[in-house]
Amino acid sequence: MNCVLLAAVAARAGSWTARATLDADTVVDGVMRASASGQLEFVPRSGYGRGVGEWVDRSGEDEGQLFEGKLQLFLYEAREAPDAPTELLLLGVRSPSGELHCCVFAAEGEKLQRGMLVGLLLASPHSSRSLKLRQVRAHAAFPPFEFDEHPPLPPLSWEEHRVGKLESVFYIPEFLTPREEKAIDEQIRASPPELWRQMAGRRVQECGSCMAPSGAGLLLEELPPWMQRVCERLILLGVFPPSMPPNSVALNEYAATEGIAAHADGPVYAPRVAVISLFSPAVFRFYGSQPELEERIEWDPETDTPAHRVEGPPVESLLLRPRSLLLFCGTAFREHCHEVAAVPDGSEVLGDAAPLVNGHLAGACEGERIVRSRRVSLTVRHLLEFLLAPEAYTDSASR
Ligand SMILES: O=C(O)CCC(=O)C(=O)O
Ligand SMILES: [Fe+2]
Repeated sequence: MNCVLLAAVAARAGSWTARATLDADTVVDGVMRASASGQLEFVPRSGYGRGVGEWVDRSGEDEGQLFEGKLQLFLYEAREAPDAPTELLLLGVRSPSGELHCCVFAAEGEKLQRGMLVGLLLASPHSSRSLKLRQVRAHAAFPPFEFDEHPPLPPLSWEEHRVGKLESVFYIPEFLTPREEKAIDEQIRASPPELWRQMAGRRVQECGSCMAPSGAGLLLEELPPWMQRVCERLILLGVFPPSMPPNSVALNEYAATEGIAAHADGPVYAPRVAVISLFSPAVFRFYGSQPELEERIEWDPETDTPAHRVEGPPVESLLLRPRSLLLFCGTAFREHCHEVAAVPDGSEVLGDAAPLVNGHLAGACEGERIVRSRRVSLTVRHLLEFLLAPEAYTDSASR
């Protein structure tokens, strides 16, 4: 009996070449995989990105083939990534020969029909390319790491955490517990020396990618296990959508007087960054909008940041307390430079250079002096696939 049931479930799993017409301008074409455990994955035939989601059988008692799915698509061409993925609902039937015919609806609002998806069953479930993760031998040196046991985490109420006038800037105090902060410190202190690089005004571990030996682009690397846990939590809390998962983490360590010069992180990442602060407070400042920043990808060897020159004074400032999370997306990421200024005496006055926009969430007022000590920040981003070498994929022949 069990075998029959299993066979029935497995029959609904499979791989299809799928073509979806979402509207007059948007046709997506690729391979869709449905697993027996209810996962959906979409891999575009050309271009970059992924779709991830879930499906459930809605056939009821009959041997019908009705199913419902949710699919989050983050698809793009080189350097043309959208700010956020598209969320879709699928309602489909499977013909006796295995073909899929789905109506596609917008996931939000009035559930308007967005288009159709037609899928042709593929014989091999492995006929789409996947990303390879290079293992890093030095990671074996890290001690085990676990987050504190939490009750199930409630979804973050983003609007309560939105700050300032720029698009999509959020500040979440006490994102980590003091015990978690201490456990992360133990991981940082156990880091193998070869992972550190001295840069202007800070010591850095750049994790998640490396140059391919062929020089034809980057390879993705495993993150240290503790950073991987942090990234999983960021997905769980909705800080990163699952189709745009964090795959690049910069761990910056600053002495009390050090900082990072004004820069924008650049078009090699999806326009979204989470900054987790540890051990010391610091003031983080945004500069005015410079729409042309998006195009520049040169590196400044003097500041060890992307080479951007700001125009005018900073426009907003935030106090980043230890254990807090700062998230900024969209134009705040693409068009506004940010900095943590170097301060010669290791202290700074809130609001001295630009209005403080998160005082109510950080429990602070303009005019207060804060004293810095050793500070670590985790800068978490999604590196875009257009930078990857052909060897970064399992099936490089198909690219
Ligand atoms: O340390 C910080 O808060 C900011 C770091 C940063 O801007 C970066 O790593 O790009
Ligand atoms: Fe940055």
